[in-house]
Amino acid sequence: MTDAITVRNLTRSFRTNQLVLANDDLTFSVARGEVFGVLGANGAGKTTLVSQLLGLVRPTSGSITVEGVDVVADPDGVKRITGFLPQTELAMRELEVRRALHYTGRLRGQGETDAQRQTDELLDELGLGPVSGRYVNQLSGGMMRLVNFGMALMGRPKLLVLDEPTNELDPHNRRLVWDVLARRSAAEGATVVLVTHNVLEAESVVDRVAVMRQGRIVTLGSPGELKHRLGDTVRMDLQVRDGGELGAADLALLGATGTVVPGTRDGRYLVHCAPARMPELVTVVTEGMATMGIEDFRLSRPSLEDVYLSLDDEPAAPVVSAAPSAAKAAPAGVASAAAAAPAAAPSAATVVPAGVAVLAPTTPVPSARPPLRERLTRGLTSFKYLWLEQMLEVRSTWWWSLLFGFLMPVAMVFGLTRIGGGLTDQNSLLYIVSGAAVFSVATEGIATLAQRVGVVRTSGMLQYYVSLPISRTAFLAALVFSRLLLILPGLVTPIIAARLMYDADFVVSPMLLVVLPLTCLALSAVGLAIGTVVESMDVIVVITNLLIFVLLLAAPVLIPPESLPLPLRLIGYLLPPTYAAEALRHALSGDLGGMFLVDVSVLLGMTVLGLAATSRWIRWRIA
Ligand SMILES: Nc1ncnc2c1ncn2[C@@H]1O[C@H](COP(=O)(O)OP(=O)(O)OP(=O)(O)O)[C@@H](O)[C@H]1O
Repeated sequence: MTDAITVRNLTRSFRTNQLVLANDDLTFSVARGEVFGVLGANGAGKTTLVSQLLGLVRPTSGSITVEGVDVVADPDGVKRITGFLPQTELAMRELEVRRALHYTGRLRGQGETDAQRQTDELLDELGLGPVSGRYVNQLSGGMMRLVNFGMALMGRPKLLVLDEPTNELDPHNRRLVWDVLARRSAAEGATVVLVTHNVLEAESVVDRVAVMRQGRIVTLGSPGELKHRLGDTVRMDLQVRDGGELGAADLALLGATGTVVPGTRDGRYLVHCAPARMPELVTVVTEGMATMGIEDFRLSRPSLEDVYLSLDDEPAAPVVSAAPSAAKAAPAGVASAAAAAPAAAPSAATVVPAGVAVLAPTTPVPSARPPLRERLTRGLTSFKYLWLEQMLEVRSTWWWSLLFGFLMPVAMVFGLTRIGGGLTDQNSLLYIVSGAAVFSVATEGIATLAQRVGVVRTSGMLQYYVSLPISRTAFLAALVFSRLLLILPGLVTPIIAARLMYDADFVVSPMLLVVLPLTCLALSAVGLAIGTVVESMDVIVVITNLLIFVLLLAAPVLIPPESLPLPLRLIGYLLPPTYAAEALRHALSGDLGGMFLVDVSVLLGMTVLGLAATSRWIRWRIA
């Protein structure tokens, strides 16, 4: 089988306030090693199409097979063979360039030696050697895009899905990207799906192109075939002197020889005419213009852009197509004519333009799930590299977090014992110690985690993580456990501070080893839930800060619960920190009775419910 991608009757609708048909009955195939362009205006359905190819969005109906993997049945299977460059921000921005490439390779399942080797190769191939030690987010926009392109190549994926890969790149680096893609498709047989708005550029690199409109593919074929559809015409680009506008008389003169379209910039016009009328057109332009002088003009054959613009006048009729019969052997950019199969018989119910072949039936092959052992190893590797990424991302704020983690609890122990009478005894100190600890855990566990999840989700980074072959559990665990290190100072400092300042001798129960992780996890579950379900970052910040405020006021942490009015006590008892504080108090004083068990059970229940619900809420794929 030479088809890398087979799409049949693919439909995806979204129901918001009205039903939007983002992809409408798409059927086409892409050959292995082919560079396949997807063009179309904003909202045409390109992103929805590639999201479905990547298993990120579930089709409403239809089937997709990528390299034998049935994407609808096994969306994770396709992630193991795909490299994705989204339009949105990528993760790993706060790592060094070398690390960003290396970690991506490891997350894609490469072994250590292979990941190191390919990182070195790519640094060399993309000319990134001089910046290999710099943070990705400190590079220029174009260099960052080049690094992101390199990340998509890590793991030598069989399928590359690239959304506007040359955005922000200078001409030299654009050429570099196209050359690298040509090598990958020709030498390694990688299939490339390229989404772009740059029609002229696409013309020089793609083997075939699909033009989308209103969710449908309105035309599909090699650039040569599509241009042939415009007929045997000549194109003239005109530049009017001083960017002026042509008068009605001049437009009529030009219009008599062909069709005139205003260009995208002031003073530019485009004329299409039959070759026989070309001399007449040249005479009009050089001698006959009535009002304005012509600064410059250029004659050429029609481009893919002309095809694209001409489609605006046509109804959005669907196209059914198969891949060219054989994968191409030459690099992209020189192979477009060779790669295109001649037209075959159109399918019965649809309009099929010239140069488009009909779908050859293929059967989706359901892919096998990797064995448990391999999945476990992958899970642990993913966890390790995601955790490292998270830890390294807090490098810039690391010292502030540590300082805050130490100072806040010390201030509470030192200051609060002096507020009001009767708080200096050992019992009150115990409340304060646990309160300070719970406060630290709540700050990192709820506020920072919720905000971190919110940033990952709203910036589009989540889409990138989801496109990697990593498990949801490894991703969530890395997020949660990366906060633990930052929580530790806040847990340990109050106990040390109380001992040093007041010579308080705590009986630290071994059950603390159960209570502390549970407290952290229960609060993390709250943080994850807030970050996942609340849409706006501003609202996340307000909610988390309010929650911490309420915790301090309402939870019977700093004040014995019996001294609080009943409503506040009730609110307090709805919050995990309340149970955490009670359990901590019991554990610190060695009083491990029935109440301790109740507190620990509630914490456990909250943890399990919170993490399970959150892992469902985090949209790994849009259902
Ligand atoms: N999650 C969603 N919910 C509702 N509507 C959506 C969703 N995703 C896409 N759409 C709608 O589907 C249509 C196609 O959107 P899509 O993002 O696929 O277009 P596009 O061709 O990629 O556009 P652009 O070039 O602007 O990125 C649009 O009308 C869009 O509003």
